[in-house]
Amino acid sequence: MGRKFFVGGNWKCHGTVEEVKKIVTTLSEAEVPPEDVVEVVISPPFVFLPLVKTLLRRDFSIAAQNCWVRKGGAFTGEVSAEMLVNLGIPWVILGHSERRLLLNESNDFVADKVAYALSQGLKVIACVGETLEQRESGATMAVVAAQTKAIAEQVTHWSNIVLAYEPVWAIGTGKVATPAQAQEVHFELRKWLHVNAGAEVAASTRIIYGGSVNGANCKELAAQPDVDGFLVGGASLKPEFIDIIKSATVKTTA
Ligand SMILES: O=C[C@H](O)COP(=O)(O)O
Repeated sequence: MGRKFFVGGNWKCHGTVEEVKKIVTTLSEAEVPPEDVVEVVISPPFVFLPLVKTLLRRDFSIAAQNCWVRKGGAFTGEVSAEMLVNLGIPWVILGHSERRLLLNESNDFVADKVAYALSQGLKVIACVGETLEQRESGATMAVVAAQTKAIAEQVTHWSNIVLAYEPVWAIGTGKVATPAQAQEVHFELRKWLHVNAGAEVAASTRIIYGGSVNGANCKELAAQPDVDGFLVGGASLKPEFIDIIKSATVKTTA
């Protein structure tokens, strides 16, 4: 089964109503490859989800940046998967390194969230990735395999999961992984899926790269055989996000 190129725009904790309207207008006016070539998912902060849902072009989809680990209730400050479904938000980003590191989200907690979100009908962008220290000590694969294993232990169907490899040292630093570094980890992750989740899951699961992707480096990264798209932070708030979406055509012209 072919893996459709996937481009996520993670706005993180940025934006005002005025800025959101401006970005969405820029996106709406852009000429991008058709939906059968690239799947685009925009992820604004919770408070802007209804506004973006109303204004966003219909060929783009929307993700929340997090959700609660189980059914909603007395959990002050949290947003449940059921609420996202109720609002018509199809996707959620889970396990982003900013949450793993700043909010101490463990592998098991992230996996619990992934399983619960899937059970409620959400599609999940599940993030994995190593710190600089872990990379320098040669632990990259052990770290991303452990993060993926925690998810695999709870999940049998992978069709609603996109796996995002985001090396922490490349996030927001301008220090992008080289195409070879990204390809190496994506290849190993696919191999891990093959051994642990089966050939079909390995062949069909999209593994996307995140970490300082921009309009200038996206094409070379997109050309790597196991890079199926991007999760973009900073550049998703800028017009160059359109160029990143367009890099999907690297796959169709290869
Ligand atoms: O979710 C996106 C990643 O954290 C990448 O962020 P960045 O493109 O600003 O490095």
